[in-house]
Amino acid sequence: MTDTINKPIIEFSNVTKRFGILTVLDQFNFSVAQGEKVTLIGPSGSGKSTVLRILMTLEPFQEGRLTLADTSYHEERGKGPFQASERHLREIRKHVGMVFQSFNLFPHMTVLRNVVEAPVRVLGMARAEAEARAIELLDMVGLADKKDHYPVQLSGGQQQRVAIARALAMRPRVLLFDEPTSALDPQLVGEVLSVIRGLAHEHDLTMLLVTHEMRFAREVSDRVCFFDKGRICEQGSPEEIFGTPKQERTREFLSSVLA
Ligand SMILES: Nc1ncnc2c1ncn2[C@@H]1O[C@H](COP(=O)(O)OP(=O)(O)OP(=O)(O)O)[C@@H](O)[C@H]1O
Repeated sequence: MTDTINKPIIEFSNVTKRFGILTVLDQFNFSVAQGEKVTLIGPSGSGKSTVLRILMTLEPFQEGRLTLADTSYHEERGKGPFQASERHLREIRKHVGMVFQSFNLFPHMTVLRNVVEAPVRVLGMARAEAEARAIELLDMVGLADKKDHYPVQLSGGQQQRVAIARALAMRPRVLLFDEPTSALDPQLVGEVLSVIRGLAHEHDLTMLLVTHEMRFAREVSDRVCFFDKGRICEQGSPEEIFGTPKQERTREFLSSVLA
């Protein structure tokens, strides 16, 4: 975890996001410092995943500005919702990795190829170099011996660990996790948590996690943000949020999930 707070690498300024008549984010402001590990917790439907999807440019937004790794993206007034251009998308995908709830591994590729393909195709890395790096990463997540297996031969927890290695293979500055354990049986959560806990010690890596698993919020974050109805109601260190939450809504939420 970080001791020093650096300059922001992610910054939402007055971002508004609507799905038809539903406003999910209304003039949303939020920033994450380089190297910071931040967890978003909060009720279902409050807009947490939408924040991540906007960051990955998987969702356009209608108003405001998003700054990511020194590049600003904003809606052009009068031209409709902001849609990332191909060039923006490539730039963002270079800096930002995402780990999804559903692993999303390529079923027809071995574990090793799943990790190797993006650096070779997107970054133009030599295959031998990408393979050496992939083996190091698979070793880090405890799966080097499964490199020639196919995803279907792995447990959900193992598949998610491969997905983390795959995201890291792109050497991202920012790693986003969207409920990385919610598709897993409870006994498999621990192995994924332990890999993410290890990553939390990587000083330069910025991590933003959306999770319903409070152990993640407690164990890997510098800052926990309680999100409700499209805004951050309360934020602080894990000790503050879990030990002495100030807002009634935060207390209600925590007592419902920790019950
Ligand atoms: N593609 C979409 N079209 C229409 N509405 C959507 C779409 N995606 C999300 N929403 C709505 O936006 C709101 C916020 O959804 P979001 O998935 O961001 O919430 P969340 O806090 O991540 O919830 P959960 O914890 O259940 O994943 C919800 O009301 C959801 O129904």
